[in-house]
Amino acid sequence: MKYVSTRGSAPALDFAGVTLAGLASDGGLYVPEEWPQFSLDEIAAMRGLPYAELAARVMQPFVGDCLSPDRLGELTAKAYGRFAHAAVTPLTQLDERQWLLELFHGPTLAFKDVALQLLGLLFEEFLERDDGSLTIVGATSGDTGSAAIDAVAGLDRVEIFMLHPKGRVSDVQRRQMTTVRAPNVHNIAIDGSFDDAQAMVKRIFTDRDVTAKHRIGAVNSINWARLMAQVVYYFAASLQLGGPDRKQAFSVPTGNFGDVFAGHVAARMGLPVERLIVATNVNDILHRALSAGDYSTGSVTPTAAPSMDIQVSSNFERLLYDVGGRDGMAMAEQMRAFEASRAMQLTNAQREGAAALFTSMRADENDMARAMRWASEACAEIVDPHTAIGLHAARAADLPADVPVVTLVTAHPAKFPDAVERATGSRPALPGRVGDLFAREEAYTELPGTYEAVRDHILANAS
Ligand SMILES: Cc1ncc(COP(=O)(O)O)c(C=O)c1O
Ligand SMILES: N[C@@H](CCOP(=O)(O)O)C(=O)O
Repeated sequence: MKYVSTRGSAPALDFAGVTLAGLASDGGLYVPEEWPQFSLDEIAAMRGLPYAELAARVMQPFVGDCLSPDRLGELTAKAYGRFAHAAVTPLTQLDERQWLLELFHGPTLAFKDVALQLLGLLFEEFLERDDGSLTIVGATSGDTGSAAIDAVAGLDRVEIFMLHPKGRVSDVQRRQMTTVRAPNVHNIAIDGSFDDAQAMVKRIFTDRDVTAKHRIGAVNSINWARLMAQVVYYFAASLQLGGPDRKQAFSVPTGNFGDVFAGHVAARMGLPVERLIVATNVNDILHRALSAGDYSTGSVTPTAAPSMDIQVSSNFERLLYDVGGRDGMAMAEQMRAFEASRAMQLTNAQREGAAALFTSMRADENDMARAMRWASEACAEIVDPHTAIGLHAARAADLPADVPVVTLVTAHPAKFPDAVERATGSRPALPGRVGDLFAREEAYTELPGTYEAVRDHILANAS
């Protein structure tokens, strides 16, 4: 399996290469040269597999000969052995139509663990092979940070610098990052938004002063391996709900477009999917892009769903490339113009290609609170604010009546106790597995929101 950049000029790489590279050297994102296909019979034969085995089966075509099937199976067994639920990503039924896909049973209580627990192991595997080391620079609006830190803390060959927007993540999210004590973990709070942090991360990959001294790696969903691991739970959910003989729709609380793009990949591989619903909060650039072709940024509004407070949505480039004709040079030109003007119109091919599978919906803070209350009062389920946005969209979407709708539960409600309590009156307790989070000491560096400050800090502290 070869991977190519959405911007057409970076070298094609194999799976190990893209896992360690993160961002392509031309600023684009790596995607498989072609989508591997499963027949309906092959998908049906996956029914009943334990999650770790299903994961190895779904991911093997992407890994190619970089890992043998046995080795991949060992890694998935180790990664998913750390989850607190035997099914890893269990389904819960809300009513005759609505389902929740719980993705928060990993060590840091968010869907990010599903991919990052595996990514940490892949880094170790590939770095040992070439006796290398990796300096990871990541940006988080709350959840990627703790999941990535948990996955790599203490690894000898990896060092991580994680940027979060100061004051814009929940206390639980911040503490899950800043209370981890390991010599290879560096937390940085910057003045600014997640978008500012993400732009700095992307710039580091092309800064020769940095790349001449350090091999820079990514844990954000710009890294293909993140998305690949997220494809698996679409198969897992579908197989439990009658797939591949019956279609499902998925409602996905969306920010950086990674999770929902994984659903697109599942569909490209042959999984029958009725619809992917892109659910945004008031930071609704994706809703405007999908409903009106208008991908123009505004300022970021802080909300009760902080992990989705994003404007520039990295993985949208992967979709535009894939449905817009896979023309790397045209994509590079479109992205250059977007980076200069902070706005772009989708082409007709991109709009029509996206409309074939995607629907979008925007939820404001009232919609979100109403959905949380409905889940609590009508279904006795407490959901977090991000999931509530997905649930609002799932219930409002116009779909055939016999299609089950699966909302992705992207975080445990105890990560956002204040917002949940405001909406439902119940304050969710942290599960025992996160331990004494509020008794532990925090450590992080505060920096101004300038690229130079962050780059100089990394250069001064990276070993
Ligand atoms: C809890 C939660 N929900 C939803 C999202 C949005 O997911 P994505 O960025 O993959 O669109 C995030 C952040 O990524 C998140 O942390
Ligand atoms: N919502 C994310 C933002 C980063 O997204 P990623 O999926 O690209 O890592 C977060 O919680 O950090």
